Amino acid sequence: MSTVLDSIVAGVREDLAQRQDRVSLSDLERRVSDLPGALDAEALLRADGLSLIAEVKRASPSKGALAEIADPAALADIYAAAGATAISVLTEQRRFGGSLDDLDAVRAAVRVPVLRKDFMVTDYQIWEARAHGADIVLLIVASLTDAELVRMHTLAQDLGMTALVEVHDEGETQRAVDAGARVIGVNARNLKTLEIHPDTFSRLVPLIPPGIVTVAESGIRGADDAAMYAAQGAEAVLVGETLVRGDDPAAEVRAIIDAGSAARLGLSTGAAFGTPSPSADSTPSGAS
Ligand SMILES: O=C(O)c1ccccc1NCC(=O)[C@H](O)[C@H](O)COP(=O)(O)O
Repeated sequence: MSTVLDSIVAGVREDLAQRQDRVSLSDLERRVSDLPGALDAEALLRADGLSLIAEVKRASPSKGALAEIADPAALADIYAAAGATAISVLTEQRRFGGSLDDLDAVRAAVRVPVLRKDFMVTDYQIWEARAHGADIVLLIVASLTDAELVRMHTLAQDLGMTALVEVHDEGETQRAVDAGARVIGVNARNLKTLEIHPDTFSRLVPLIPPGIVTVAESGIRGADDAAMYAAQGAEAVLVGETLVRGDDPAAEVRAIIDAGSAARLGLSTGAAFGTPSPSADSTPSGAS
C-alpha cells in the first residue's frame, strides 16, 4: 500500500527530473568547487547545552498551510540571533511550499549552519544542496536502501557536509548506525501515517552508541517538550511548526534553548521530565 512518504517521494522525483534537465551535475560540481567549505555542523551541535535546529516551514502534509513567511531570510535571521545553532529550510515544493530560492535566501542571511530539508533520493540532490550553500543534508532512512544510504552519506561527508540521518524505529536506527551516521535524528512523526509518537526518542536513544549526536524531531510544542527530550539525552531538537506559528519566534527559540539546556545540565526547571507532555498526542496531526 502506498504511504504518505511514497507519494511525497514520487512528487520529489518528478520535480527533480525537471531540475536535472535544466542544470547538469557538472554545473553543480563547478559551483561547489567555487564555494567556501561547509560549516562543521556536527561539532556545533555538540554543545554543552541543548542545540536548536529552527525550521523555516510554510506548510506540511499533516497540517496544510502553517505560515506565510514572506521573507524566509528575515525569519532565519531572527532564529539565529536568538541562539539557534542551525536553520532548517524545507525545499520540497508541492507539500511544504519550500524552494531552493528559500535555501539561497537563508544561506545569504545567516552565518550558522543551514540544513537542506528535503526528501533526498539521488546523489544529484546532495550536490545541489552544497551548491546552494547547505552545510547539512537530511537522509531519511525509510526512503533509502542501505546502499543508497551509505553512498549518499559518504558523498555528503566528502563534500564537507554533515548528514542528519533520520529514523523512526529500531530497524532504521540500526541501519543508520551501520551506515556510519554521526548525527541521528529521531523523528517522532511516522512519515507513513503522519502520527506523532512522543515516546519514540526515549525508546530508540538506548540503541544509539555514545559519540553520535542525537536530535529529537517533530511535534515539539515548546520549552517543556524540549526539556523532556533533553532530559532523555537529546543533544539537539528540531522544531518547525511551533516556531512559525508563534507570535514571537525569538522568545520561543530562547525559551526552548534555556529549558533544554537547563535539563541537560541536570537543573530542575519544573518540567515533567521523562514523560511525554500532555500537549503531545498520538493522533494523526491532520485530524486535529
Ligand atoms: O511535517 C509533516 O507533516 C511531515 C509529513 C511528512 C513528511 C515529513 C514531514 N515533516 C518534516 C519534518 O521532519 C518536520 O518538518 C520537522 O521535524 C519539524 O516538525 P514540527 O516541529 O512538528 O513542525
